[in-house]
Amino acid sequence: MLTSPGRVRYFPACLLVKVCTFKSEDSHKLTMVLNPVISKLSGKLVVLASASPRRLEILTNVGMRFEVVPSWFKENLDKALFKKPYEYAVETAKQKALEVAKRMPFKHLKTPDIVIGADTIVTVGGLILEKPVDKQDAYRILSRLNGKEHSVYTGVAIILCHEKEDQEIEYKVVDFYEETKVKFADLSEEMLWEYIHSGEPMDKAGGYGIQALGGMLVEHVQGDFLNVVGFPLNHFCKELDKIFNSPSSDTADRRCTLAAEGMAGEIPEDHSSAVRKRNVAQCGSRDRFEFPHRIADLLDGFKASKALFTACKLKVFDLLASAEYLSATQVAGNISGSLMGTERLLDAVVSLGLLEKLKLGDTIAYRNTEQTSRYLVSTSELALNEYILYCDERVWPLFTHLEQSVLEGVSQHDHAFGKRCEEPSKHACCNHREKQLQFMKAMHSMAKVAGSHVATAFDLSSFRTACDLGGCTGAMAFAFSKVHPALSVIVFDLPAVVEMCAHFHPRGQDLSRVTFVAGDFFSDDLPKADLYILARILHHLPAEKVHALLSKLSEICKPGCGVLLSEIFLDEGTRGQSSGILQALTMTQGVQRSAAEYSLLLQKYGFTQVSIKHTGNFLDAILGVKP
Ligand SMILES: C[S@@+](CC[C@H](N)C(=O)[O-])C[C@H]1O[C@@H](n2cnc3c(N)ncnc32)[C@H](O)[C@@H]1O
Repeated sequence: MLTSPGRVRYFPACLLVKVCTFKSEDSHKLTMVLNPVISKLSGKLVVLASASPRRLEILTNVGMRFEVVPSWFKENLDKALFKKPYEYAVETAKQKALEVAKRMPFKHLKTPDIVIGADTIVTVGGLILEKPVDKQDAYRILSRLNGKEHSVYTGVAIILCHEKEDQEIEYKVVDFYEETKVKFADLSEEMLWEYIHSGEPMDKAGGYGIQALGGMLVEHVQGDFLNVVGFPLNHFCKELDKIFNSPSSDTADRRCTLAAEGMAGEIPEDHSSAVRKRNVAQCGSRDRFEFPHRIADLLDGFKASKALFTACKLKVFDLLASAEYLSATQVAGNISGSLMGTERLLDAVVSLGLLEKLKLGDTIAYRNTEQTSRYLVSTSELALNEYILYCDERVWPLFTHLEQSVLEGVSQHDHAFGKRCEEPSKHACCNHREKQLQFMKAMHSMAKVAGSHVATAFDLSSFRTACDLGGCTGAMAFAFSKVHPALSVIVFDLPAVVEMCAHFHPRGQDLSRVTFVAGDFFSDDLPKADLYILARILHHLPAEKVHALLSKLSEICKPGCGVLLSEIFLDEGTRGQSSGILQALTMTQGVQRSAAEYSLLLQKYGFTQVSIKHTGNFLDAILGVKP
């Protein structure tokens, strides 16, 4: 039975909202909230109790703001206890979310308003298929699906956390499931094995990912496609609507059941009661004020950043990547640290969700989470370590002089680094090789993480040649050339930068379609191209330089040519913090802009066909094409 077959009726625009083409008079409507239900969550502490990048992307794409706190609940419920497979998925989702909801008040020192848990399973002939444990297992699972129709169920639990008068926290659960039927094509053994060797099946229920290579295996889908990807967005929005838009004032009660007692992850009484007390600030017996979670978080924000920086600098994550798990004593020995200090750092990083803490007999051990292995181990393809070290050494000192910066309105670089140091962004122009290399490594690590999202933001099939102005190490250019096989990319940067680029060339990728040209984009002729890319360039330039560069591009671009800007877009109409605004605090020239402002800028220079993409990654993208 399909719960609601073949529909995207409720919020038809929600998947389209982030990429839109518009004329200038429409620009003010650009970020109008098209999803009134998601907007009900603004101002609430919403937590996704899942580390799945696919769920994260689905929810980020519709503009939802939330924290990710992966659940520690072990997915090992006895399937035999459930009459229907979806009951198992719903219960797993519920336990995952409840574990996080109950852990946060004493581990993260804050109580979420809403915790969302989800669990996706694949069933065929009543049998639940798990994630494959190895390639043979993947073959066994995929062979079962081959040529047949199967069901994908995602169980979702929405936990509403409510503080009662007596300071106890009440957990109410709204749960539901969605079923989608998927028919696999008849696949040859060769194709199955080719897919298995791609590595994609390994972390996915049913051994395939429909949103990527696995999409090639699928003949048709009946029901919600996103449910197969991992999250039934449409059904979720309907449930939110019932919770928040019901005419009844106590709508949650109508819909919810109280969470069962005695679930996994019990809270030690002493911790929880202390925190609960903290969670209610009282003024007289009748007036209660909500505890200022946001402010409390911000008070701890710098401690959390510094704990991350320190763990990175001491190579804690690299060390943990070299073993399955390590005790604090082993870590301390390897980093030449004190046991007490190391233990405290490890526990702090656990509380930030970047490490897992295990009890193995009498030993307490630590290991990297999946996300940490991907982003914080320096040998990983997507390692952010260089950017983190850069933040620690070059950005943190600037922020310690923020007050002076605000009062004086001038660069605090001399105060932060001493008179001889240059601004980090000018390293490329000076001979300070070491600092320049550090800056390039930082840019490189972030561009590698954002690159594929920016490169796939738009249909670029009409362009044959691109020129990445200020393309630095070529990270972005290589990402573009990887996903657009017909595109050749020229990286144009200052001579001192181009000289050091070979160090960053990717291994195992065709290098022939990316070339490097040294020059100054203000004073030199620019290489001819159909598309000019400017990633993280314009926000840092004063108005007259933005004008000079865009005028130059406008002059050399013929109809059909384009300019693609990749920047952090300021959020419009929301009150959440924006990394663009925070970055601007230490900028002494230039200005951060919203997507609508970048759009107007492109249109002013003749690139009037504008498309915008909020990528959900570090950098967003906007494409302007000359008609
Ligand atoms: C903030 S970095 C951005 C790097 C890259 N686009 C990215 O997003 O990863 C700015 C880049 O612009 C380059 N740049 C600055 N002024 C330049 C100029 N006048 N001509 C060419 N490149 C320049 C710098 O060398 C540096 O590589």
